[in-house]
Amino acid sequence: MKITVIAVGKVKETYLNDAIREYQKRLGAYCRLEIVEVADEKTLEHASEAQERMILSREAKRILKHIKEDACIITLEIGGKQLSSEELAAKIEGLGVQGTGHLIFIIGGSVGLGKEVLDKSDFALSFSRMTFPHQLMRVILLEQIYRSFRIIQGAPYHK
Ligand SMILES: C[S@@+](CC[C@H](N)C(=O)[O-])C[C@H]1O[C@@H](n2cnc3c(N)ncnc32)[C@H](O)[C@@H]1O
Repeated sequence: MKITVIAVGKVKETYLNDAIREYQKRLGAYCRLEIVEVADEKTLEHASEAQERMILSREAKRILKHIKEDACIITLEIGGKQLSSEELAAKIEGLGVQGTGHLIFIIGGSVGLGKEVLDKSDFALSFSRMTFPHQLMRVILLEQIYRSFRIIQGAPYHK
């Protein structure tokens, strides 16, 4: 299975990049992982709704260039559906069984994801009702994808 993580903005902190590299390495045993970073727009401290829409729309254009029609698109949204790790594993396994060979996870930037991207989503995944920084979200997502593959294999990691 191919897994693409599309993320808005750079990860600047070394400790987060170290964690990302570690999970990239571990996931290499289970899938073809690709991380696509798209540039974020500069956010103004007191942006109006119109300015935020403009930011989201510009970032959305960059994200949409990397979306493939035959892939299953999973957007990360605070208001999306919360799954247990076992449920996420079952979802990934089920999609594979149905013949979906490519999953694309999308993480928004500091103002979230634009409507143009949300409209393409096949599934909105929430990691809780709390807001996580997008850089940290990348690590959490990779860890949960790794955990999913370990669960699918019946390996002891998830205990
Ligand atoms: C700083 S958050 C954006 C906050 C923005 N106000 C919003 O409501 O989307 C950056 C990105 O991280 C992801 N994210 C943050 N917390 C999340 C959570 N609890 N569940 C799922 N995704 C989350 C989302 O993709 C979000 O677009």
